[in-house]
Formats: sequence, structure tokens, C-alpha cells
Amino acid sequence: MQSIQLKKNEQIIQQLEAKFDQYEEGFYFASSDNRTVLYAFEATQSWHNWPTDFDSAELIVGGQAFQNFTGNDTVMSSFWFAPRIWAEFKAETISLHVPEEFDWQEWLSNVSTTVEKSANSIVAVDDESDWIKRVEVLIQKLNHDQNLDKVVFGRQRQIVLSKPLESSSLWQPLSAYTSNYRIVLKNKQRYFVSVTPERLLKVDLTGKLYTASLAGTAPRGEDEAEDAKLGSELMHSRKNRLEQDYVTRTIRKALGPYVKDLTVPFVPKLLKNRRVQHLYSPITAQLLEGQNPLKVLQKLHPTPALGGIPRQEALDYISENECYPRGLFAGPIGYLKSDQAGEFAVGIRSMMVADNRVRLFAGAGILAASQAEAEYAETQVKLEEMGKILEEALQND
Ligand SMILES: C=C(O[C@@H]1C=C(C(=O)O)C=C[C@H]1O)C(=O)O
Repeated sequence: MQSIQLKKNEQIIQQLEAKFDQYEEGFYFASSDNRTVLYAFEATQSWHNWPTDFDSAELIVGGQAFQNFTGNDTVMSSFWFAPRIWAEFKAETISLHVPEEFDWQEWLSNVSTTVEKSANSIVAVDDESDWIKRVEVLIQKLNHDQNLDKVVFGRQRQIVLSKPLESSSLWQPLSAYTSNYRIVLKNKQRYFVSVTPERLLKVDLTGKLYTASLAGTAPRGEDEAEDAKLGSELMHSRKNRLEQDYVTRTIRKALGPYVKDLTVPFVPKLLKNRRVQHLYSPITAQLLEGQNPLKVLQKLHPTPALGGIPRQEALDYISENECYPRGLFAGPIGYLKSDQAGEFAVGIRSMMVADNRVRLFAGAGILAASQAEAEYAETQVKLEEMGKILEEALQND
């Protein structure tokens, strides 16, 4: 491999975005703190489960299905790859990693940045109309079953478009979400797209580890006063504080054997997204010598923010009672470098695009004290986050 340093500019960014059309495998990852921006293309090695034996790869990228899905539906199943070509943003430059003897100038310029546009629109929507009923059944069960405390129950909105959605129309709407992760994973003609706020794991070169406990949701207010009121109600809601505390305790326990110097703030803060706000506790620790970030990731996933409590009972409930497999929704998605630095987010506020078919995903943590209608309203707002991106993308298409 060789790495070329280029001065960062709009034209190169557009060329990298346009490369998604040319490759069967592509990955874009921008972190919510905007410290990491990566583009990666073309698999030299790929995995359909947790990656193993990747000693010679400088970088691996991809995502793990929420529960290992064994169907052959690309992107619904786990997909990781070691890229042949990748670009990483630095403060003023872009470092382009390509094979030796590679004509990178020709590669960069060989793109068509003007895609032909023609109107695209939504022609059908299928929205799991019995979801509220199924949540009522779940709430009953949580009230009577001693062996189940929390289940994050998911739903999918399936949309048919009048023509396939072009990846080129996604970049502009995604770029507005600078306080969230922006992630695109392409495998064959399918894209998984996420603007998640949720970090699952970040490990830096010194082995410092960052994760977070995120659960409990309220909408954003129309104005500052209403927003502060909704935030304060969330901070003081017993049900939401309990839900978030479960997540924090489970993360602490899962990390225990692998880290030292674990710190968790005493009380959560509010994490504000465009349409929702959450209870949030950033957690830091130091990875013990000889421990590997992928192993820690496998121990963390799924946290009760996405699965439930107890873990296995909740996972069984999800696979038996949600209408469709989640695929990459709510699974870990990110990258790991050979120097063991890496970052993985949780693939929520997301959609899967397969030609002219789109699935939007959302879920809500259900406890015995939950109200089905309120949980439905919460998932509606969560669906909106990616729904608005889709609407804008259709206008650009
Ligand atoms: C499952 C989702 O969100 C998760 C569930 C939350 C909740 O129940 O309050 C909050 C944040 C996420 O951990 C989603 O957005 O689809």
C-alpha cells in the first residue's frame, strides 16, 4: 500500500462520493464528533459474520447484523470487508491509501459527477398496522412474567419508490446531520444508511476506550422553553431513568473483565438530536494490555438499549415477535485499523435501500410501566429522522 496526501477540497469529496456508484462494496463513516471521516471501496477480503483472520489488512469496515441472520439477503446479513482503496480525512488533508503502482490521479478523476435526474416519488407504504396491539401484549407480559424486564421492540416501514434511489442523492441530506454519525454501507446494489447518535465503542491508539449508555427518549420542543421542559421531564422521569440505568449497569458489567479505570458520571445528561432527546452517560475506561476491541465489541453488543433485559429472553422475544429480521438495524457498524484504533456506532435512525425498495427502522424500549400509544409516538418521531433524509433525497433524485 502507499498513502498519498492531498489537500482537502470539495472536488475530491464529490469524487469520493461518486465512487460509490462504481464499486460493489463501499463504506462511508463520519463520526458524531467529526474527528473521523472515512471512505472505503472494493473488498480484498470479506466476512458475513464477525471478522476473523485479518492479519494483513490495514483496515476493516462494515457492520454486524443485530442477531446473526443467516439468510442470503445482502446488507440484511452481517457484512465486513477489507478495502483495496480507502481515504481518511485529516485536518487540512485527505490521506488516500491505494495499492503500489496505482494511478490514483486517473482513479480520482474517472467519475461522472453529473447523474441524470428524473422525478422519484413514494408509490406505496406498508407500516405494520398492528404494532400498537403487539406492544400491548408485550406490556401485559412484562407485568406478569418475572423473567422479562425490558424489550426494545422494533418496527419497519416498507416503502416502494417509483424508481431506484441513486446513492448520489443521499450525500447532501446526510451532510446536514453533523452532530450524528453519518454512515453508508454498500454491498452489491444495496445500501444501509444511518444517522445514529449512539456510540457503541471507540478505542484510540493508547487503548483508551469510550462508550455510552443511551436510552430514554423525549421529542424536541418547538421552542427553547418547551424543549427545556421536555428535557427536564425526561431527566425526572422514573421510568426513563430506570431504563437508562439498566443500560449503564449492563455496560459496566460487560466491560469489567477487559478494562481498568472505568468512569461513569453519577447522573446522565441530555443528548439532543434534531427531533428527539435522550438520556445519555458517556463511559470511559482503559483497555487492559493484550485485549482486543473486536472482542469487547462482541461482549457489549447488544446492550439493553437495543435488546433488553435479561438479554437472551429479550432477544428471543424480539426474534419471535417482530415482523421481520432486523438485519443491520441496531447492530454495530464501524471500522477497525491494524493499529487497533477503531470506532463502532449502533445502526439506528437507519434505512436499507435496495433499488426502489426502502425499509425505515425504529424501536422503543418497553417496560411494564410503558404506554403502547406513547411508545408508538416515540417510534414515529424516530422514523422521521431518516424519513426526512429520504424525502430530501427523493427531491435530489
Ligand atoms: C431503538 C432505537 O433507539 C434506542 C432506544 C431508545 C429508547 O427506548 O428510549 C433510545 C435510544 C436508542 O438506544 C431507535 O432509534 O430505533
